[in-house]
Amino acid sequence: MDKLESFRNYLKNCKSIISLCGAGLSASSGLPTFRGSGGLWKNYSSIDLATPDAFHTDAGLVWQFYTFRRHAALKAKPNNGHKALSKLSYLENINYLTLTQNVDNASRIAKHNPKKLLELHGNLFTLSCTNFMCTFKEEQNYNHPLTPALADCEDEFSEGSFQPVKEIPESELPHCPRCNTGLLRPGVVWFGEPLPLKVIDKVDEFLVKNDPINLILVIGTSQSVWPAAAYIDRVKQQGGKVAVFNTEIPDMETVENKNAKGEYQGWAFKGDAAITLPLALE
Ligand SMILES: CC(C)NC(=O)[C@H](Cc1c[nH]c2ccccc12)NC(=O)[C@H](CCCC/N=C(/NCCC(=O)O)S[C@H]1O[C@H](COP(=O)(O)OP(=O)(O)OC[C@H]2O[C@@H](n3cnc4c(N)ncnc43)[C@H](O)[C@@H]2O)[C@@H](O)[C@H]1O)NC(=O)OCc1ccccc1
Repeated sequence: MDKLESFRNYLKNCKSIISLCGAGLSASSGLPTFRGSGGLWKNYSSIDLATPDAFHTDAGLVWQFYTFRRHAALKAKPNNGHKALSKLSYLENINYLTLTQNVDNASRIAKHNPKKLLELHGNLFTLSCTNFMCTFKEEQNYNHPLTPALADCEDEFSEGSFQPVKEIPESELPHCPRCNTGLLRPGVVWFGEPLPLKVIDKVDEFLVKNDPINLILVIGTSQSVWPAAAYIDRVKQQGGKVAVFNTEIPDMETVENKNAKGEYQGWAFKGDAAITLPLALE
């Protein structure tokens, strides 16, 4: 039995399924992955910019980084990979949940069932106040640019070289409309910050209520960020199987780990998730 048939046979008997998505799911929508560009934005390490320290040190630099990503995400169109997951999220005969590490809003634009989507690391279009006395938080703020000083941060390059980063005084950065003193920050989870408790609780609740989860779809992720990557083992511990959708699958045999009868115990679909995922879920 070939891989696709084997996967589809298993899929149709699944009662509970989870997807764990990463930047590779949005790659063919034109959005850079973290590792794709060597993890760099204008020669700055994306991981270093996505930290509370970077924001405290130079909020202007960090806001130029997020303005670039907000603009790119505003322009991007969801691909068939996003749409295939949206379709899966409305099936009534299964218990289903999408866990996305992406903050690009693409799954929402792809009309994913909001009840079955958890944005583990937040969303670029959510804004919150950094003044700890102020609880201001706004979702779905698509304004661009957020301030005149952030106007020309759309392009990483100009004439082929990195467009220089500007010094932007805090007074010209987005401020809280409620307390009028706090700087606004993007509603994403920075490295070194805990994931929102309510999100962690919702995942745990799903994993416990629907134990055993039969299948986890691991889509376009390098599985290198925690605690997100740990959910793969949580499903394995429940006896669930893993299907990987990635352009690079170095450990294909381990993923598929065929038994003595040559039957697939997992599936590795190498290629662009915008193509392989809709095909597998057809
Ligand atoms: C780098 C890593 C080692 N560091 C961590 O994991 C850290 C530290 C850590 C915690 N526990 C650990 C245990 C071990 C080691 C380290 C840690 N984790 C944290 O800091 C977490 C917070 C982690 C979340 C960080 N925020 C992000 N995003 C939001 C911001 C922003 O986006 O700006 S993470 C961000 O990077 C990650 C990037 O990974 P991927 O999405 O997988 O993308 P990547 O580019 O790596 O790979 C792309 C893949 O796609 C494939 N691909 C490419 N094109 C395609 C294609 N077309 N089709 C298919 N596949 C494709 C490629 O082959 C590749 O495999 C995503 O999660 C993304 O959300 N917080 C925390 O632990 O808090 C604690 C705590 C607890 C209590 C109190 C205080 C503190």
